[in-house]
Amino acid sequence: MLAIQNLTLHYGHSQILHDISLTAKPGAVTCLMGTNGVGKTSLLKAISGTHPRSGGTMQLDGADVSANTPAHARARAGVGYVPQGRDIFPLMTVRENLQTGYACIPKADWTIPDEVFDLFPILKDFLNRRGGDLSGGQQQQLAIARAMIAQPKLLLLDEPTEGIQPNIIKQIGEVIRYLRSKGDMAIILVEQFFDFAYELGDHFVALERGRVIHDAPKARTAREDLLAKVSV
Ligand SMILES: Nc1ncnc2c1ncn2[C@@H]1O[C@H](COP(=O)(O)OP(=O)(O)OP(=O)(O)O)[C@@H](O)[C@H]1O
Repeated sequence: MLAIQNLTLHYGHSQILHDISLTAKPGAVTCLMGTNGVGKTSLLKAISGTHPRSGGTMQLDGADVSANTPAHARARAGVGYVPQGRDIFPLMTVRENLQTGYACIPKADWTIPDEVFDLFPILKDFLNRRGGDLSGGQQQQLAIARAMIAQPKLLLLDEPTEGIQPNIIKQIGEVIRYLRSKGDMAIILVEQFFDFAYELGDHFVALERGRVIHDAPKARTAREDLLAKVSV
């Protein structure tokens, strides 16, 4: 489980996140929502360690994660990050892209779990194809599959439906449901596609100008109220 208290983040002198507190529980999808530029990606960067937080605390499974813990150490500690734009290596094959996930796990475990190909059969067919030759939707599937290699405790997904065709969005929704159903992974989903997020989410956190303006389970999150909070 992830617990964050009073997290702040700056780029240079500009403060982007103010006193963010939230938790994400295993077996649940926590949706992080808000309009463009409110700080959703910045929060995922702070959690993954790809940009340092300036203040506040963070615990993963009860253990403190210091602000100085680098991204690779957080990945080894169980944080999987699927960034916005996917960051697939275009000149590397699908197999090689998946194998980059090995950096986070002991050599004895260096294998692509069958589960990855059960969830994304297209990747098995395209193992020798270059990442850059895949469609956007296939790249998104590859990015999620790559994060799964290390079997993270916490999976961060930044706008997985952005620019993706509807049939692949549906598949990605099914994969997120499957990962939740396993019960041992906490999932934080940043998503601007409101209906996709509202249908999938168990808990909703909305940001406005870098502050939390809503933090409640689905049972206490009325659709229209949330929609109003996260729309321009
Ligand atoms: N590297 C950076 N240096 C300076 N400012 C940045 C940097 N990255 C983001 N920002 C600014 O920080 C603010 C929050 O950006 P962020 O990308 O976290 O928002 P977001 O909610 O994820 O938006 P979007 O939905 O457009 O991805 C924005 O004003 C953005 O311009």
